[in-house]
Amino acid sequence: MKIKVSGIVELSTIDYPKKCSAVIFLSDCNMKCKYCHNYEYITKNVYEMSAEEVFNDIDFLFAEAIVISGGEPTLQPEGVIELAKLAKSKGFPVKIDTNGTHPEVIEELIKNNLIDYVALDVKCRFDKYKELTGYDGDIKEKILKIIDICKKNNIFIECRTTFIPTVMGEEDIEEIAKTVKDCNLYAIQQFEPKDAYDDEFKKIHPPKPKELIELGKIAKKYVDNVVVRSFEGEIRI
Ligand SMILES: C[S@@+](CC[C@H](N)C(=O)[O-])C[C@H]1O[C@@H](n2cnc3c(N)ncnc32)[C@H](O)[C@@H]1O
Ligand code: SF4
Repeated sequence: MKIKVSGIVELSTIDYPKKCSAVIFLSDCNMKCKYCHNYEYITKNVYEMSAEEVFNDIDFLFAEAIVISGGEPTLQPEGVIELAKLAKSKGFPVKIDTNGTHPEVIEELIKNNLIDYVALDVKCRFDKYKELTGYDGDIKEKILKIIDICKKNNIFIECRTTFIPTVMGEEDIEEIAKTVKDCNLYAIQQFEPKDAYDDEFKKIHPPKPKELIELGKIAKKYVDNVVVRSFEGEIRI
C-alpha cells in the first residue's frame, strides 16, 4: 500500500528521548492548530510511498529509533502499522506523535506490540480546543482513553503542551495537568512563532524559559514527572 508522506528527517537528536532517531512525517491533519509549524509543510508536500520505499530513503548509520510524526499519523492507520512493523523487524523502538483523536489506532499498535513510546499533545484547556485547533470532538475522553490503554499495557506515555503566551495561561496548564496526572511524563514545550500557520501567531513572542519553569511547578502539583523543553534544552522540574 502507499502511504502519504511529507518528508523524512534521517537523524534527529530531539525526537526520541536519549536516542538518535529517524523521523517520518506523514501528510494531512484533522486539526488546524493556529500555532502549527508543520501545517503548510504537511499539506503542500505529499509523496505516495510504500513502507519499504520510506525505509530505503533512510540512512541507518546513526538512527537508533523510529519516530512516526506528521501531520497526524493516526489518520493513516494501515500505513502507520506497516511502518511500525518494518521498524520492529529491523529491531528499532518506535515512537508515535499524536494529537489524540484516534485512540483506537494507538490501541491497535499496542495490541500488536508495535509501539514503545506515545507522545500525546494536549493542546490547551478543553473549552478552548475548537478556537485553537478547529477540532470539535470529545478530545478529553479520547486523551484519557489513550493514557489508560498505555498505562495498562506498560507503554511509556508522554503528554505535552506547546505553551503559547497570550493565548493560554496558568489555568490551561493546571487543567491539563489535573487531567493527565497518570501519564509517565508531562512536558511543557516552548512555542516557536517563526513558521506558525496563522499569521497572527507569528507575532507572538515565545515564552521565556523562566516562565515555562513556573508553569512546570504548577503542573508538578499533579504529575510526578514534569519537564520543560526550550531552545536551550530540557529542564526537569
Ligand atoms: C507538528 S506536531 C505533529 C504530531 C501531532 N499532530 C501533534 O499535534 O502532536 C509535533 C509537535 O510539534 C509541536 N508544535 C507544533 N507547532 C509548534 C510551534 N510553532 N512551536 C513549537 N512546537 C510546535 C506540537 O505541539 C507537537 O508537540
Ligand atoms: S500541531 Fe499536530 S495536530 Fe496541530 S495542525 Fe499541526 S500537525 Fe495537526
